[in-house]
Amino acid sequence: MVTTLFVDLMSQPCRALAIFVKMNAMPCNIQTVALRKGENKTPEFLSMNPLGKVPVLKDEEFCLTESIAILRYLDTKYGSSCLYPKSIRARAKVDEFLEWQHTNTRMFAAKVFLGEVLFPGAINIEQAVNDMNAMLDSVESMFLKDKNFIAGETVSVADHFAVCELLQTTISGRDLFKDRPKLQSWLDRVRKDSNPHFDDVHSVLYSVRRRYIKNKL
Ligand SMILES: N[C@@H](CCC(=O)N[C@@H](CS)C(=O)NCC(=O)O)C(=O)O
Repeated sequence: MVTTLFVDLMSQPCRALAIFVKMNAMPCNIQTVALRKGENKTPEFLSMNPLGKVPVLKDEEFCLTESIAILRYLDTKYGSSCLYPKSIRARAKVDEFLEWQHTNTRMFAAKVFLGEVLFPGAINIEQAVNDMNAMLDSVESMFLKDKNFIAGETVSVADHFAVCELLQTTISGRDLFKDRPKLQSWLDRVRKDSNPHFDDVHSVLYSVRRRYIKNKL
């Protein structure tokens, strides 16, 4: 019996999980739940996640929420390759970032996206951008200080969870990689080592971004 991963690819953690499933060729269906159409509020969806959030994983009658828990469930069920390493220390370095990202890359990048795209005027953008820049300084000075990827010398889920959050802020036309050559070359490496799946999963974001920027001009 194959599992089903319910996602909206406009959601950052959903994209990271979709890349994980695709790069590891896991026998897991990826099914879209369109948040903009309220498909996450139907009784059927709420029976899987009463909080009405994506991603959700369904494996027969078993339902699981929270992207990091889903990642670990899929890894345990199917076993994964280099994206979530098996060796104790390599995995611990990926986990270190996965713990950190909730209150850093996710929190600060999402705030800028919400304030610029979803709820303009509701958030102090200058403050949000300052907070995001402090977070980016930490990514560069700690996680990317002396290695090519967040958790070592090969791409891992840590990079995908980070990049998916950062790219969300580019929908408004903001280029947070400008003036940050270290971050830009890391993004280029992550994308190169994760394609074609990376661009495939981001194709919705790319087209929303094109439309958003065109309408703004
Ligand atoms: N901590 C959760 C976050 C899930 C989450 O916030 N999902 C958002 C999309 S990024 C959502 O479904 N929002 C819809 C809503 O709140 O109505 C995870 O990592 O899975």
